[in-house]
Amino acid sequence: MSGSGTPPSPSARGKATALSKALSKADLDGHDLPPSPAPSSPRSGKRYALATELVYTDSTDQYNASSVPIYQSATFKQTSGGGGGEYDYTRSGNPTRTHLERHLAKIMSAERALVVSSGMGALDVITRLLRPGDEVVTGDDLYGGTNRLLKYLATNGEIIVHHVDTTTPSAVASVLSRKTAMVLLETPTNPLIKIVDIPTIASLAHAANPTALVAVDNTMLSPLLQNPLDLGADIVYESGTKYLSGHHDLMAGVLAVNDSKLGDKLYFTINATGCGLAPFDSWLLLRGIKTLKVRLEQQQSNAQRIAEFLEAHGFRVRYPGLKSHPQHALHNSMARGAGAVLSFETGDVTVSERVVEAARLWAISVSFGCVNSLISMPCRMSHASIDQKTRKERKMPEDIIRLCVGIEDCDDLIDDLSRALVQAGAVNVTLDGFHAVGKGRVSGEGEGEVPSSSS
Ligand SMILES: Cc1ncc(COP(=O)(O)O)c(C=O)c1O
Ligand SMILES: N[C@@H](CCSC[C@H](N)C(=O)O)C(=O)O
Repeated sequence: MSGSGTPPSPSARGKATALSKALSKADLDGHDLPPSPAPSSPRSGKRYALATELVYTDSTDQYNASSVPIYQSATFKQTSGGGGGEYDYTRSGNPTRTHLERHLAKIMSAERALVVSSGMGALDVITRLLRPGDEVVTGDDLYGGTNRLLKYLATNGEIIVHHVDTTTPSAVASVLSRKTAMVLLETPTNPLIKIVDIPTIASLAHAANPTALVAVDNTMLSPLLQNPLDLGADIVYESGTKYLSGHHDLMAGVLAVNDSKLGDKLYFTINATGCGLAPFDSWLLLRGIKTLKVRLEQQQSNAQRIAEFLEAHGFRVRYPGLKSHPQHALHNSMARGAGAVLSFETGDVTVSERVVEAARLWAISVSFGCVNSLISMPCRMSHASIDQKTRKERKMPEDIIRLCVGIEDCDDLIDDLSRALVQAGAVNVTLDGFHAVGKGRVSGEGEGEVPSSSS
């Protein structure tokens, strides 16, 4: 992969883009702005190692509460009839949300972070920067909901969306032009775990159109493992529903930028549409972030062992922590870890279904990043909104199984998975152990073999 590790172009940050100018000054002045939502803290707010910063928060309340208080209030009294006061209305700003946004800006090394009611809400806020006729360049392996929103915009919003293999810079270059307003990337991709060279694509995008915005969905890694703003992205967003919260007890979306004008545009949409994160969810997310490092490190070490276990038993496994992953080196040049989501194939949809249904410890569930382990069939679940024809065109195997690894005892996870693989007939059991059968296996030997159920 050419250009991996290329430093981000200086123009990648701190620039006022044409898109960020798209809202007129009048949109942002006067009574359209809330009184004064406390701005998020700048990048310089980071003083300690990330592990420390995740936990450390300054107390801002008058009683020095150790846990940031939940300001469960829709409105705030003003000091005079003409207004006055830091907050007026929770849609426009709330102290608990502000605290979370400052905390996130610090750990994401961003000028400004903003939090909304879901990951899709974050993407919606970003896509509202687009105007009819704008072109978006994005991947051919994307989270199903992202694909759905882009399809909606292409159908109803007069936005032209190019889906290309973003792991190949020349494929991206072939559709970039002055009309490219946004490049939207996921890396690792969900669910094929493909790696996209953020610095190279960002440089290409900015060369094609200096005002194009590069937005990166960092959900699969979280700020602990990857910081797209340092790799040339203009906007990073992620589903806080996943690793950041870690317990599947809330929905949230996070946006972060290093361009304060762009931050103002995003904030404008959040206030105008009312999608800011509620105070209680902001508090829950703050609590979750404190344990991000311990959770994700345990999840990741379990995921590495499970990926190696499956590979050793002959399965074709997609996980960037494996040396066999074709973009292992590229991933390591951008990220500080491989995350805890992996996928593999059995070669047969019915067998994959049987594996998923035979697992007991692994919950059959969409989502990932939670402390407990999940198993799913993306084509039937998280990515079912992408029609079968499109899935086929994009080479998405219908039998693919996604594992989202939690913090449980890894031996228990492997035992349960082994039992499910045997019970489903996904492996041949011999005196020496067991080995994958069917098209899911790495070696060509036995291709086309239909595995039989041993249950
Ligand atoms: C990669 C990715 N991005 C964005 C989202 C959207 O997040 P949310 O479910 O919080 O809306 C999801 C999952 O839903 C996802 O997997
Ligand atoms: N029914 C939902 C599916 C959510 S999938 C959640 C997550 N991103 C994942 O990849 O598992 C929908 O249609 O959005």
